[in-house]
Amino acid sequence: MQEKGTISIHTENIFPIIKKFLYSDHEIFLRELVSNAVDATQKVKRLASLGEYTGDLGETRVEVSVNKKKKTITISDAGIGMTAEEIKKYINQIAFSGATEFVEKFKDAGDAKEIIGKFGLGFYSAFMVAGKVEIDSLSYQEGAAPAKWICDGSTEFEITEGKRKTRGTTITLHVNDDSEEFLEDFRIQQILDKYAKFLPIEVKFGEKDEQVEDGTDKEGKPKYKTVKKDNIINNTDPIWTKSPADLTDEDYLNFYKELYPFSEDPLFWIHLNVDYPFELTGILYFPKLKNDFEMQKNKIQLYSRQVFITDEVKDVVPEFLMLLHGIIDSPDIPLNVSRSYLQSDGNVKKINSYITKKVADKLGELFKKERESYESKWDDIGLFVKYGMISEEKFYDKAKDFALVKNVDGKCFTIEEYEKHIEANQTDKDKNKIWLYASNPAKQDSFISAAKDKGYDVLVLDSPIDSHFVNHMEQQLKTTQVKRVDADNLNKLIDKDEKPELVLNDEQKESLKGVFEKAIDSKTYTVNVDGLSPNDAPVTVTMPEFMRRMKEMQATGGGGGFNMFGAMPDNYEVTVNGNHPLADKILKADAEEAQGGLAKQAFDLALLSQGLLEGKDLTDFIKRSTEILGK
Ligand SMILES: Nc1ncnc2c1ncn2[C@@H]1O[C@H](COP(=O)(O)OP(=O)(O)OP(=O)(O)O)[C@@H](O)[C@H]1O
Repeated sequence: MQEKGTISIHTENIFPIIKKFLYSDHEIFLRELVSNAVDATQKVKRLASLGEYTGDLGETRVEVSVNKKKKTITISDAGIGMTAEEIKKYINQIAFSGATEFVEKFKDAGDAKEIIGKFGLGFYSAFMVAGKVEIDSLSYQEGAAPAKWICDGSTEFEITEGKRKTRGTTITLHVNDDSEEFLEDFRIQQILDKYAKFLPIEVKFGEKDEQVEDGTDKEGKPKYKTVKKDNIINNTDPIWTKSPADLTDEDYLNFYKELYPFSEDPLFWIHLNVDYPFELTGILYFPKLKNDFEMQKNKIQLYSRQVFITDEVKDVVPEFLMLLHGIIDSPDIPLNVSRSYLQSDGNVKKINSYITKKVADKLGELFKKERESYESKWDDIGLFVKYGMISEEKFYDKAKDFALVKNVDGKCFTIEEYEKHIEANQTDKDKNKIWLYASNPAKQDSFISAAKDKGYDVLVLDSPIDSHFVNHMEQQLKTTQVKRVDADNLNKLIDKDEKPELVLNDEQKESLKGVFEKAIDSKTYTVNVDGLSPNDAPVTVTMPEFMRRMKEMQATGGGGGFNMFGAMPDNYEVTVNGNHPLADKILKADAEEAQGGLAKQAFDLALLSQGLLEGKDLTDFIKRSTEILGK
């Protein structure tokens, strides 16, 4: 049997075009050919298990090999094989017509990665690296004749009776001069490691050295020798394909190590497993995060039936869970289409909300069943939860019951618990519940202890997401306001309308104000004289909550377009406590110089407690204070 023919495609010269499109993604040819080999092997195994193939299955490995001298790469399988007719049908018609369609549709497309495969370009991608491709195949069907197909990449092909004696298919690529990088073992190993690591059929690529024990030496210590072993690329049975009931914690931890060899153990994980209305399996791990989350993105790998596709899972995984690690395997995600299409794809939307729901359920369950351990992990998971609450309404609805806030003494509360906890003492005259928080307890210590003296509770909200989070909580809770403990005087932060009367008359008040304005001498600070408790600080310097929060939100992205706040100079309010004995002392001081000195010293102390005193001002302050001690 010998037949020559013309492949029925309409576009002449399709190779240069395909090459141009696919240039950056040439390595994909190996993924495609190895996946085809794996598919063919799985098919014959299935036929055998159904009793439709009764021959001996034998060794079913897929083997990849490189012959540098001959400049060939071969991919060999013991799958179902193809008869000459099938080659004509599947390769000439399907694979090639797919290629034609590809070229016609995507003449002007940009990113080949997004489209390859969609049109059965799988086999065809061989021509990205090879000038000539051969297929040697023997079908599993009884009495089938071996078939050999050769194509030099033009539209001409040649098919003859082949010589293959064993069931399966070997694809031989005669590698182009400009693709010789693929004749290097390390390059092939690298590509296989990337795409084939978890394929369900063993893939062998050459041999590797392994150290094995070889008796003992004179001192009785074990001796080792190097032996050659088959180099098997993949773990054919990754745990995400198994049932959670058959797995132990150790299995999950070991698999995590396999994926990310140098990472700390994860906090916990979720095993995903659905088959309707879409098929999806996978394991998502919650890593230890702290605040260095930028480095951690793109750690989720997307697979389609155990073939690695990409680690860009945007759209499939909700944005707030992009920091998770692990694997998602779904044949139902359209992998090869454009981004905008992916966003509007029904399955992708469903998968996205399924993942959100699973994560919320898992967190809710941990919170209910193991509250103590959940609390101990809060510093790591808080970021996900807060991010999720801000960005996904559905997640918020569930998470509001297990989101925690932690106070400066390390005690955790749910939102509801906290509202109850502070209700009695921290409700202002307008019936708003006021949460007080510190963003840096060490720096804001004087404010925290002043709040504690009044019996107030102070939370710690110190992650970059917290200003967005508190904004969101205020909107959701409506009658709750969240204020940083140093944002104003406590009497104003929680205004209960029980402020003491100012003991100064108007003239004294103006005079005191003038003394401070002169001593401070800066437009950054606005001075007010107010009547606080004589036990309160004589002077406080604060930045209004609203302005500070806007600045913070802008610094971490977002903030509702209030760009002007970034450009605005810092602005602080200076509150002079007219009821403090110092006010009286200043007013009674005989010389203007003495008045100014006292005011300046009190103001600097206020700056110091805010961590705002630095540079020359700090040096001058220390000098002045030392002089006072010497007096
Ligand atoms: N190693 C093989 N053994 C048996 N049949 C094969 C082999 N390789 C390819 N085929 C046949 O050729 C067809 C075309 O292959 P090709 O890779 O172009 O597309 P596909 O695998 O169907 O789809 P895609 O790769 O785009 O997902 C396959 O569907 C299969 O029937």
